[in-house]
Amino acid sequence: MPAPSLSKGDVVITIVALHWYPYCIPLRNGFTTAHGPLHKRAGAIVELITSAGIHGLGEIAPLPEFAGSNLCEALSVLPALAASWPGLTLKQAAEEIRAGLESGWLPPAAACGLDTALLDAQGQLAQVNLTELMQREEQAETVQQRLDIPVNAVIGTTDIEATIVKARQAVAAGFRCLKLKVGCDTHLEIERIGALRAAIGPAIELRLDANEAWSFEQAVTILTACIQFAIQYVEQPLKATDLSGMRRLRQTVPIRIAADEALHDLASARNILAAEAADLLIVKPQLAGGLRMGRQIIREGAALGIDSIVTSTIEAGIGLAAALHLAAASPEITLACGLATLPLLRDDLLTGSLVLKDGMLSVPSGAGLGVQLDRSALARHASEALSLRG
Ligand SMILES: O=C(O)CCC(=O)c1ccccc1C(=O)O
Ligand SMILES: [Mg+2]
Repeated sequence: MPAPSLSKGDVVITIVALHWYPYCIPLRNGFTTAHGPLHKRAGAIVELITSAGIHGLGEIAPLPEFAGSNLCEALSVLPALAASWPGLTLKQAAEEIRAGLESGWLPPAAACGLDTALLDAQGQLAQVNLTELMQREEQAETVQQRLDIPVNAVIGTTDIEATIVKARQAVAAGFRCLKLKVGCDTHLEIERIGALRAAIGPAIELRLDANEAWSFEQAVTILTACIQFAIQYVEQPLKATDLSGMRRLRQTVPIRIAADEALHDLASARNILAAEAADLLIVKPQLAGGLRMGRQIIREGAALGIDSIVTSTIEAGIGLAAALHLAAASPEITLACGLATLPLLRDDLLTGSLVLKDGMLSVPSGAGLGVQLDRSALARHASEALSLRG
């Protein structure tokens, strides 16, 4: 008999079954970054059934065009876990995730979905919100529950006119922070960033995301020209592998540099910190390996004076709610997060969406994730092609 970890009365709660449901959801209008256009998102909802009758949900949504493993790799580990996890306590399963990430056999996106499902089940069992549960796990002395999280609007790579139309819409909708995706035409980008700053005025925060598009020289030229436009920071200006270039860029231009594609697990986060390659870490739970691993990366960064920002991979609502709880459970995070992406998808797979108002995303207050899966929407977007269950 395994040692009791989370019990309801005298009964030890164990895992009874693990299911997963692959989906494919079109984007409303497409979304273009320096990595190219994105028209649809594929992922899977995972469901852990416990002996208490409670179902924990999570989402697996890697983004191979961007960084990390692909969905087939992430799903390929699930049949073995569905066979071996029944009978484990939630704590034992969490330890398996940690060990799987450490040894490398568990892809980060799979770890993210499973970790979320365990936390969701645990939160529902203890009748606490996932934010509070994560803080309790860390035995935080002061539980600082953040009820809503400031988020940035994101504008894809597009022409100057469309950029300004989108920016004005975002400001009118109440966003106080915009993130502009930039590409590789040096002079056009400088003009576009300047036109955007002129259109939105000085009070709105403006951050850039180059998604690895620039050479070192180009980054220096563009960023030097943009000092006058008060750029909050730039995400991943150079290739993900070029940590020494990122360090040199930090020393060359007075604009903060954030690591995004360079961060795809705990080891890569530690490499970035050791190389002094970034002023900020962009933490995507799907790439980091889940919420607990995300917390660890955020804490390790903060210990060295490096702030983090939680962002999405444009996952559906279950995964986005999980990322939102990670931000809410992280008192170290003070800047706007990149979590305003559900409207990009044609469906978020939730009944009742997350509340986004005046540039703030409300943290769901119910037990566990605090959001409800829309099972009929999931069925409508089911992707049999991705199912490995045969
Ligand atoms: O940060 C945001 O506002 C949205 C998330 C985002 O930009 C993004 C979404 C999918 C893949 C990569 C990225 C990115 O930050 O580069
Ligand atoms: Mg980015």
